[in-house]
Amino acid sequence: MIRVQSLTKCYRRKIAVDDIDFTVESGKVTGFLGPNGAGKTTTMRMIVGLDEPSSGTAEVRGRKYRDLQSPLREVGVLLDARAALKSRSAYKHLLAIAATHRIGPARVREVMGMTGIEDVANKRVGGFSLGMGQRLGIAAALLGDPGVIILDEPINGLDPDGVLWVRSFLRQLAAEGRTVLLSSHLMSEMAQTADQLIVIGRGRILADGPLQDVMSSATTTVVRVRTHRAEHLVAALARDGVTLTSQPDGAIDVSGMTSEEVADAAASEGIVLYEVSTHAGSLEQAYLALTEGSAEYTAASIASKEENA
Ligand SMILES: Nc1ncnc2c1ncn2[C@@H]1O[C@H](COP(=O)(O)OP(=O)(O)OP(=O)(O)O)[C@@H](O)[C@H]1O
Repeated sequence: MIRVQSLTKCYRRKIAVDDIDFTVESGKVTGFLGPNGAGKTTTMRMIVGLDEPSSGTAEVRGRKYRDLQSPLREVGVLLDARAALKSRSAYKHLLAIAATHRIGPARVREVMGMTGIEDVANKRVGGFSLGMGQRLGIAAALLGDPGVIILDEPINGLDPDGVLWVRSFLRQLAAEGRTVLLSSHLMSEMAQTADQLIVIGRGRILADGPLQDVMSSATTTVVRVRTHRAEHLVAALARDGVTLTSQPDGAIDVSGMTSEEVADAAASEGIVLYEVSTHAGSLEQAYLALTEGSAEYTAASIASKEENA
């Protein structure tokens, strides 16, 4: 379990992380989602002791990362896939990390097998693609068979096979009871990988909870109907709390009523419906609604910065 309490990080005048609280539970994949500059990396760096908080605490399994006796065996971390020494082979790179915790070559070979990099074991890390570097970073994170795994943007640079592999691999690690925290700005990927979501924007938590709850709190489910008697239907459905929106193709989107309520109201007026379908909001819509105004760099802000330059 990871627990973050009143965590704040200021760089001179910039507040990168602003008094945040959250808990990451074991047995689940928790997605840490937010626009560029939201504070994801800074938060993860504080959790693993690479940055000192300005105030507040971040604990892994009830202790600060720096106080863990055998960190590699408790927390697996991938923060920067390009951080490996370029002149070393993948095998030697992993062996060097393993040696810090008296982990032997057998486990090094095992994690290379798990992450699909055995064939490039003797290749120089400097020649690796970003995707291979991500696999190497994940292999390093797994060396100590840790119960907590923290990965910053682990699917950056991966091809579709690699993305699929990371997704099923992380789900498997969570199913084994581990705590898995991964950051990404790819909403579609999170929708398929995460059980829980923490959404951050401008250093503040915007949403925290089960994926479905976060999505339904930030989006509206609509009932789409079609009829030849649109005006009559609108009159039959109009009431407080119900919003009716005409679509360019003639459909009417109804929010504030279930599909059954819409169909019953139409039937009681003798209005024939040709379509009654329910459309839930996507994670992308939820994300955009939640992070509206939180992106550090948007097309408009870049344009105005350039004008002022
Ligand atoms: N060492 C630093 N010195 C000054 N400002 C920093 C430093 N590190 C991060 N920041 C600022 O803190 C804010 C949060 O950055 P952070 O890298 O944590 O965001 P992020 O959510 O990981 O973004 P991205 O998705 O782009 O990686 C940004 O405004 C960033 O410019």
